[in-house]
Amino acid sequence: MSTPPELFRLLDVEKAYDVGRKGGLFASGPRRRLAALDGVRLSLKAGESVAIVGESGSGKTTLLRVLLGLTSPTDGRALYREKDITLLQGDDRDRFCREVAMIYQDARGSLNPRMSILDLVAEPLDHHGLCKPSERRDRVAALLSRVGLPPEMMERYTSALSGGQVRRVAIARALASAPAVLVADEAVSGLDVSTQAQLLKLLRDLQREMGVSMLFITHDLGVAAYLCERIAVMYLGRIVETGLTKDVLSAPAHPYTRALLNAAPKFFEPIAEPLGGEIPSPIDLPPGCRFAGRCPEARDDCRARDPELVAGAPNRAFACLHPLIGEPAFA
Ligand SMILES: Nc1ncnc2c1ncn2[C@@H]1O[C@H](COP(=O)(O)OP(=O)(O)OP(=O)(O)O)[C@@H](O)[C@H]1O
Repeated sequence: MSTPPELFRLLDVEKAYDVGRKGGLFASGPRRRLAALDGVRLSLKAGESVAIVGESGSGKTTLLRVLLGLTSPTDGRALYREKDITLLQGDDRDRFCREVAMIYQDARGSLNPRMSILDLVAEPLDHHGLCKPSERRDRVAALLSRVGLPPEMMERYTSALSGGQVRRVAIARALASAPAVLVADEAVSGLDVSTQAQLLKLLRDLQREMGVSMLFITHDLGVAAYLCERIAVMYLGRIVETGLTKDVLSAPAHPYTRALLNAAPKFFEPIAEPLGGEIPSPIDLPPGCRFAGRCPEARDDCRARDPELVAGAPNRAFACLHPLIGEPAFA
């Protein structure tokens, strides 16, 4: 069996911003940098589903913007099918736009309220020349049916739809170009629990039936566990733990992953005190592990040595000097 092709690949991606000098515009002293992403390595193969989880400020949105080519890394490379995303041109650019579909957190805000559902869902078909005008309605009806909406809905506008229905329209639109990857940003947040469950089931069915890859950005570990076979846990611009979701969530190696699990008591039994404090500013980070200031396991060496993400168990990697499982990753 041949290995599935690599779709996205991030090679030590850094995205840093110049945030001026301490004390404001007229202050002297060195300029300060904020590393929103710092040495991120990640891959997504065809048919795979990967969850990116982490608190607010951990760098998830920046990662998404890099993946979509909306911003370029300040160091490292972000590749789609082995080509630099921000340098894609011509046919490669068209292919990227056709193959990578986005489902936004604010589905209602991302869809033009003046366009009918028919036109919203047909727009990618029209844009990429994927159907004849005579087939348009049938194609949209089939896409709506695939996401559980009746064909009559195509005459309506998003203002007449419930939150769950609008998300389904957004999914139908994302599927229109038969994408290779669905990138979803908090795609089910802000909905009631039963609507969330229905949408999660829909996404999982689509993934299984169509073999589409998924990159799911979420702060909800339950969503990650349900939808994604692999998980990458981010903290302050770095991936601090990654592996198969079932392994990582059943036996976290990094104290930060464990703290996130504790913050999700409805899905998992709490196993330690929840995480205190706020995620610190990523400007001019102190030496050592960036989680040490909040880590209940931190020892002296954690404040001195900055652990890299290294393989520490089969199919696992974590950036921790004193991991909670297995042998210490660092000699
Ligand atoms: N254009 C920018 N200029 C300066 N700093 C930025 C910029 N964009 C993001 N940041 C900073 O980078 C860090 C990561 O932000 P990012 O939005 O990627 O995090 P996040 O995990 O997506 O958070 P949230 O869930 O709140 O959206 C934050 O400290 C943020 O303030």
